[in-house]
Amino acid sequence: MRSPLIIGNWKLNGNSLILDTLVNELNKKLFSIKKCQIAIAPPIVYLDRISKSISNNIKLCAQNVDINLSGAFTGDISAEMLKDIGVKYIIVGHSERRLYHREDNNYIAQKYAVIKSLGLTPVLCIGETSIENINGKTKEVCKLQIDTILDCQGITAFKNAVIAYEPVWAIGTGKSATPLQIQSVHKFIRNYIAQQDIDIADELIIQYGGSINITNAATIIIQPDVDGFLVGAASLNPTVFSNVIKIVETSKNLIKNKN
Ligand SMILES: O=C(CO)COP(=O)(O)O
Repeated sequence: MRSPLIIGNWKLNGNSLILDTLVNELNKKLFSIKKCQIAIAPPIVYLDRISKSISNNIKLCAQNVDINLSGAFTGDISAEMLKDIGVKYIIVGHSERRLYHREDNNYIAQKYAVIKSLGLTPVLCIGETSIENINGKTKEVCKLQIDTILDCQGITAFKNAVIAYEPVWAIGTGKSATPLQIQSVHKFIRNYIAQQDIDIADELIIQYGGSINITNAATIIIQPDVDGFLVGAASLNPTVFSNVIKIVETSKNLIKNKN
């Protein structure tokens, strides 16, 4: 049985004072959550500081990593360093890195391989742009983004991994995809992985990301192939983020009790 995973991606926001306050609030508001996995992805410079103050039930996620483990790579940070300070998850392939840093599928696959080689959990972001969506290419784009990993690393690369479906047009726009659109893409992803390994597909956590908030979380999380959220802006508000998590916990529990 997959337990839901909610990650707050804080992107390039905050400072020590703001983020310390946010962490204190989350520690208080989330201490009773038992049935969801929770993680936060602060800017990398604050990860170590936050690792010392965050509650045990909230895990650490990095927003980025380099393909190299050590050496003359000025400005880069390795997966080994992230592991050393207690990071569990690493986001890879986010559309903002694809766009602003020209990261392509091959480069993303190299990052993914490094993360896996250290036993950390990659959170592979996939999803179509608005034009691709209009042209009905959503599933084709998602398949290609998955295929680059499958081709280099095989199906076992998706064991203990997370895929986050984040339509680019839904990020930061206030326009999330509809619950049915999301379920259709998530089911496609799971079926595609299942063609190669049913057990891996069954265990695979597939998150949705893109303008998640307290008004749309419930109708999306009840979809059978939605296993949690990658939350951006709403995760910077401790009340909103903890309420999204509570909605996930309550809704998934209701479904389990009904079945
Ligand atoms: O990019 C996202 C998470 O990685 C989603 O961002 P928003 O929730 O702000 O749309």
